[in-house]
Amino acid sequence: MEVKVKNPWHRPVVIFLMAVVAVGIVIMVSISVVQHKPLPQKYKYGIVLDAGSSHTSVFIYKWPAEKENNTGMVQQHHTCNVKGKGISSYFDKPHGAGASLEECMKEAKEKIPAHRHSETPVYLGATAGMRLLKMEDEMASEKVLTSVAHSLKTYPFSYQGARILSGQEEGAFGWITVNYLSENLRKPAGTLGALDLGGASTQITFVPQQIIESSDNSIDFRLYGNDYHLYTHSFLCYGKDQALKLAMAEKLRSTPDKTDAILLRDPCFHPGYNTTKTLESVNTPCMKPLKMPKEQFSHVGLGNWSQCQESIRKVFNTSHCPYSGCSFNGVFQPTVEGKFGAFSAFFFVMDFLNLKNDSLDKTKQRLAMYCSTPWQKIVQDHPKVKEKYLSEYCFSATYILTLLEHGYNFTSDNWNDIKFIKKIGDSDAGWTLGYMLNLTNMIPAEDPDKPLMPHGGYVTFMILFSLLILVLIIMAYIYFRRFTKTAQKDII
Ligand SMILES: O=P(O)(O)OP(=O)(O)OP(=O)(O)OC[C@H]1O[C@@H](n2cnc3c(O)ncnc32)[C@H](O)[C@@H]1O
Ligand SMILES: [Ca+2]
Repeated sequence: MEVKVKNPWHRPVVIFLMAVVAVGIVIMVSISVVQHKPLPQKYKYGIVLDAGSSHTSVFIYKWPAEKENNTGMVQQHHTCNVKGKGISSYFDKPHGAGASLEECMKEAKEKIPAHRHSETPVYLGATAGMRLLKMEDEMASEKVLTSVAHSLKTYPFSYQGARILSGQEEGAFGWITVNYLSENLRKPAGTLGALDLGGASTQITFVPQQIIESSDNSIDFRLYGNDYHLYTHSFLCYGKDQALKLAMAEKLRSTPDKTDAILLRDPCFHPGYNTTKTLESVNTPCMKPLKMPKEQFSHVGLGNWSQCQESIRKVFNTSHCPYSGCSFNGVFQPTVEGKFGAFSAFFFVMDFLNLKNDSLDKTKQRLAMYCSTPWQKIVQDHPKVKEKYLSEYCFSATYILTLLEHGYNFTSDNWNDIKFIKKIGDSDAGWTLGYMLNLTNMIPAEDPDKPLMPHGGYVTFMILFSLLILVLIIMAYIYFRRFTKTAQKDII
């Protein structure tokens, strides 16, 4: 007798099994779609106060709670400019320094979700204004720091300290910020040098191609598995406000001694500019005290760019250099190398004068024209700009050109390697972000290995896949048992 064994694959149960597989796939796909749909992000926050010589700014940063070790993840969430001058200006009334922060810190409370307050670190870093105050009157600088520390502790955040940064730290953290934001740190491509011009100091930081001959100017980092050997220098007293004082004092010292009226004829100010100023406004711990028979003098503009540059060159001492190469004042500097981001006052000034994109020669020509423009016309053309800023743009831009060309030794060939920048993406260029990244250990020394898929997706995938296989095995087992029984019956 011929035994006819039925083909199991033609039975309805096969259709059922296929349906189960199809449903399994649909579930897997739907879950993975849901998994990857952008969920409302959970952010963590950090606050850094930049207590500069001219003013204080509060920066609030945020980053996705689970991705803090990736470059480019930390963004600026909010900034607030503290009203009034920098904290060092409160040397004679230290309580005022802490009180001045109140408005911006209240704003920070509103901008950060309440449930994150207690874990949000707050750091205050003071720069050149406080360095100068410390040189002049250490007690006063301590009182100011105590006052701001006391004030910051009254907020619901996690207070992490208020201190004066060294010039090296200021330069290095500025470099970390610009390279973190440009996502240069996890790529083999080159890095961006950092040029920062403040009110009281200026910093230059870059990766040189020469050996660094003085240990004071060398900083080493290991970030994301790469070693960086940086050159950095901070020139105290060479920020644009202090440099203006140095340059004015230099001219005042060489004005003929007259007992009746002191007249400072200044090529760095516009023709027609004529204001009475006090000696006190020029004196600074950056130089020997100026002594004059009178406390007041007339500051009169001449509007002559080349004379202005000549006068500014006098504040850079290039007569001695104990190394193979120097910038000025006997400070070692390797040849500038690669592209640079120039921020803070480098940007404010060059942006206002629309001088960010010209060649060096063209920049000089246009600036010479600007400096010779009568003061009255300048005021007429810019009725809304603060008169103090307005009167100083000619000096400031001439100072910037002189510092870059005759101080740091940029030439017309590499002038366009300098990019005048304010922000990278949504975040300001400056030392604050680098400072926070460093103190929160958010830039690991070694490159974290990237997993193939995100953890959540991986777990979902594994569970579903295992379930599907289990269901299939069970179905197959049941089906084959039934089939064997039916086949046996048919034989009987
Ligand atoms: O780094 P330090 O030296 O401590 O100083 P700072 O942090 O206070 O210095 P900023 O970069 O904030 O500002 C640098 C200078 O630029 C000035 N400044 C700010 N905004 C400006 C603008 O729009 N136009 C011209 N100058 C400006 C400011 O008064 C300072 O003299
Ligand atoms: Ca600054």
